[in-house]
Amino acid sequence: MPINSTHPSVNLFHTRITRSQPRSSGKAKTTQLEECAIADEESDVNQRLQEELETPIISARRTVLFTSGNCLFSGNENDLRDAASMPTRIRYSPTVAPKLSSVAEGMGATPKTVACTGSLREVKVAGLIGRQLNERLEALSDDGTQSSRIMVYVRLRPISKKEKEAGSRSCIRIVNKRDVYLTEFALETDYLRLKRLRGRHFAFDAAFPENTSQQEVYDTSTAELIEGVMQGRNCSVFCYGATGAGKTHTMLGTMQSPGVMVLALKDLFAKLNQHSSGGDYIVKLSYLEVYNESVRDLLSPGRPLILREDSKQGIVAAGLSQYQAYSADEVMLLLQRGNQNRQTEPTRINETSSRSHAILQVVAEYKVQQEAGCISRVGKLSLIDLAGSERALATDQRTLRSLEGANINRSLLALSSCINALVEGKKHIPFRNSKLTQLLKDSLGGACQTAMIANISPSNICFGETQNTLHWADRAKEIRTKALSNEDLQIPESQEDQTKLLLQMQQENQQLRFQLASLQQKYLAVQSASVSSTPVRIGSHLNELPCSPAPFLSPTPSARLTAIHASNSKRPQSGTQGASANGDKAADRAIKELKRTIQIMERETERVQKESARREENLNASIATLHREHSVQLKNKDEFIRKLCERISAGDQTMHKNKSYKSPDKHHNIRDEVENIRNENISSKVVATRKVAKTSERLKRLASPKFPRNACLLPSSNRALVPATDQGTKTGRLRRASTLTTQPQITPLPRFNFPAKIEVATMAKKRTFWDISNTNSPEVLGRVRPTRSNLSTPSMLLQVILKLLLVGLILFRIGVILADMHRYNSLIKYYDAT
Ligand SMILES: Nc1ncnc2c1ncn2[C@@H]1O[C@H](COP(=O)(O)OP(=O)(O)OP(=O)(O)O)[C@@H](O)[C@H]1O
Repeated sequence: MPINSTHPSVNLFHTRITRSQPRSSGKAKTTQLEECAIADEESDVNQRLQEELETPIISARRTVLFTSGNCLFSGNENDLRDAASMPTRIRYSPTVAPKLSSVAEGMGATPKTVACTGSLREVKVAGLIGRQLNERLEALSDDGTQSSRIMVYVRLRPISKKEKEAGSRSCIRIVNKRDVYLTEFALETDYLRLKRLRGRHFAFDAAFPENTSQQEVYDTSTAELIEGVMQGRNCSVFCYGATGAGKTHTMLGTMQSPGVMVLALKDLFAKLNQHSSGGDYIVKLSYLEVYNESVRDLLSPGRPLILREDSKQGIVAAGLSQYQAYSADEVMLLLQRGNQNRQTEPTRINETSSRSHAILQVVAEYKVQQEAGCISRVGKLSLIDLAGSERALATDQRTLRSLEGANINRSLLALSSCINALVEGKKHIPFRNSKLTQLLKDSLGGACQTAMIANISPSNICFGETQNTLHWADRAKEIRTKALSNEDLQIPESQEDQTKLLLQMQQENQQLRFQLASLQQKYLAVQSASVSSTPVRIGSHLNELPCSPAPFLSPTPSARLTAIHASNSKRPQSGTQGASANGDKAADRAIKELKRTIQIMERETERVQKESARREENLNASIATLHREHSVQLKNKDEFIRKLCERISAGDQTMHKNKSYKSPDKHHNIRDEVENIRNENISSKVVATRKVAKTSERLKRLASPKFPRNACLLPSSNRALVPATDQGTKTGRLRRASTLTTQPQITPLPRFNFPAKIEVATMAKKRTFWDISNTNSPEVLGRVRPTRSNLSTPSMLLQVILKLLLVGLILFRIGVILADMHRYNSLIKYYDAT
């Protein structure tokens, strides 16, 4: 069928092309599409197509254009019917080429051109292929394994009596059992609101209008999953939505119209009876709830349960009771019993609101007779009725209710975060954020086939909640899971199949070896990084490790398998089966061994990383301590220098012993050192003062016969000769004159001018070498008025001796200061060095 330009999907595509093409092109848009498809070989057309695809395109009505995925175009069932006659162009990666071709051919759409380009992300299909093809294309993940996305359904409940009475209107319209239109209403007088009314369209796998029966809901959403359980898969169905939206009604229903849980178990029992060999099956049931972040057993209530992660079963609630059931009626009774224990409370929106998330787990173990023999399978079905999300204002303000509401919202928020992370393909999915997400880990991110039923209310009062539910349901559509079968590995009978299996296992081994090699590389890199810090320990670990180079270089499992295979082929035909079986077992063992080795290596790598992190922390701490100590030392040093400068500038008379400076011990406290030096300075000051006193005494004794006892000379520049009183000390007293005179003159000291005691103390303090030397200066002496006391002038020789002594003293003082300076310099150097 040629592309119909009136078809909504084509119109949508037209719109897109019209925007990107110049208006003057004038061609019909359908023709352009066909041209693109037909002229696919030409690189420029490919380029154009690609450009068209890179931009996000809206989805509307029954047509979805994928841009982030693998498909150029996706149509509805009508398009699918017409797909066989459509020209098809497919570009895909070499790894998926055969699968893709068979999918397309199986649908009757023969790809005309096939071009291999890069990875699966670049797979693009031009032309009307149909939704199913696209879905199957999407189901092929990058590594070529089968993955399935979560199937998302929406169920609308009828408007309640209460809502009708409140005058609420329906804001939901469901079209074609797929499309959901959400419209916001506003009062005619609310002009501002009227201007920005929100309305949105969503498309789901199926949408159930208010009059849909329970059976129809079950058939569309869950029946397929029961088939999955019969194939030995893990499957789950969960209901999501705001409070009072109809989740419990959908999951549990009433006696008259039972819900999904009951219908699914009826169906499961029917299928088990039909397919299991000789009715050999066991169905175990457990029913739990998550209330206020604690897990409780609903079938035998007691203490809260603890969640544990099991390598085989995933997350399990330790101590959860399991009941064996043999018929659907028994299940009904168990469910009733469990629901009586479930937490329900009336809220403003719902009279019988469930205040907890309830999870019914059904494990079916059975045997099926197949051509190859009897196969045992284990399928698991989880049926989850979530508590409703609600706004804080919508709940009662009582404490317990608000706490429940907060916990429900918190766990649902954690669920939303997980959905977001899964959709965005993040490596870390925050399943551990709540008990609910821990329990749903398998259903959302594991090897599980999952269906989600989003329940919504039609009432415009609940517009916000409905919009939220639809938004999250829309997001959940993008989550992909990998449904794997739990069945045991069966050994095929024909030799051809055995060889195939052997080859497949060899391939797996090869992959494992690559993984192992890369892990070992990583480990060695970590080792070499930390070897500098702890060479001894790491070296010893290297020898301890099971993944050390020696075992790694030993014959690989794959080689062993090849050897097994070779020996098998050499044996007579009759023994091939047994030998092949042995080979498979050996291969199994080898794989297990390798996996174990990888686990040990991973653990070791983790340990080394942790250790290096710890060391780094310690190093940082010691650096910080050193830094602190260093700053204290600097502070002390600065203080010391400051004091030193003060002392030098003050020009104190200090005499020091000329002893050599002893470098302080390295571990000596710096403060003590400074204190010592200060004390030493003080003591040397005292000693120097005494020495000065003695010297001056000696000088005076030398000069005493000719030197007047009651007069003294002040320096010519600023001192006047003042006579000292006889009272007081035996030595002559010197006093600074308060007034300066140009001509030095001898002024008789006014007797009893000051009290003698004060005079003595003051004079002792103010007496200096300078005073003494000037007293004896010939220049001064020459100019003084001759008195009785100074009539006898000292001889020239004495004067020279005195001068020399004076000069010697000055030099000695300079030398002491220089020695001090030298000593302080060496001290500073020492501080710098430490
Ligand atoms: N499809 C339906 N047909 C008829 N009645 C329905 C339907 N869905 C829900 N109801 C009714 O709406 C009311 C609320 O439904 P239900 O208790 O299932 O909501 P809920 O989503 O489980 O709420 P909560 O989260 O508070 O437990 C019930 O009285 C129920 O009978």
